[in-house]
Amino acid sequence: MIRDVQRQDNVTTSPVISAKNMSLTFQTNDGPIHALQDVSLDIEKGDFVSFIGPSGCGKTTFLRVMADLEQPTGGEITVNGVSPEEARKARAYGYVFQAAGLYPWRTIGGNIRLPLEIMGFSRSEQAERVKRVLELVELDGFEKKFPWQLSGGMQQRASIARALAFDADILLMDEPFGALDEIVRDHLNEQLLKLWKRTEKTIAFVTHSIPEAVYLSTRIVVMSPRPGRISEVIESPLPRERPLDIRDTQEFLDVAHRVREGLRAGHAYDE
Ligand SMILES: Nc1ncnc2c1ncn2[C@@H]1O[C@H](COP(=O)(O)OP(=O)(O)OP(=O)(O)O)[C@@H](O)[C@H]1O
Repeated sequence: MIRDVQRQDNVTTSPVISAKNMSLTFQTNDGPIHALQDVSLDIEKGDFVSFIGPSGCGKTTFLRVMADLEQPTGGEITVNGVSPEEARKARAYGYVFQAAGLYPWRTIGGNIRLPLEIMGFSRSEQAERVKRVLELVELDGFEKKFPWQLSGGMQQRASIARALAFDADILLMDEPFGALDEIVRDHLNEQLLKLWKRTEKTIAFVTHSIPEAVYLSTRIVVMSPRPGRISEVIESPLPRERPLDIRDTQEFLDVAHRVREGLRAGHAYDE
């Protein structure tokens, strides 16, 4: 509610992530690869922004720039008003990868605790945070299990819990559910939306799936390859409250249609 008021008067909020004419060219032995070119985008607090586009259009690179894992070669980007490097040092975000990436020799609790140990949280604070994030992803009771004792979907939820453990306001998610079957993915999408509502995080989410992008997002960024550009930003008219069967509504299908058209138009760059 407060967020909406702030957004209406448009004075108190500055974008959480702001890219201006940003480019990134990789120098390779085969010549330069323009992974991103002249990309401008503002992500506001509490937004759920999905990035969709064909393979190689720069979605992961964009996310990695936000996380200070790559440096742009042109233009500017800020995260929470500062450089990605400063934001990383201030632990502004959690990052969830496509593979859960849990250490097999550590329990679920041990995996979630690892970044907290590195950051020097006290033992009691670690325990309290592990308990809280396990509840958030509905894995209470699994703290002492090992990753191999959990299904793929549960492992991915554990990796989301790990990203949430130090309570960053921003969650960067790179195709976190891409390797899961559709039913599990539906369930995790539903849970992620609930988690987003409860925590009011700002989420940047990479996906290949049109229904997933439309179901989850407040805004959908359609990208096109060679060079990687933003071809369209679609504001979702869907309410924030979204039961899964919203996907059968005409409103949902209309947004999905717009995304598909956007992707098709972007493909013209290929020719
Ligand atoms: N470290 C790197 N060195 C050289 N080229 C790279 C590097 N990382 C990415 N690229 C290239 O940059 C382009 C964008 O890659 P990126 O992984 O961001 O695309 P993507 O849209 O996330 O693709 P996918 O959907 O397949 O994950 C691709 O052509 C890729 O090969």
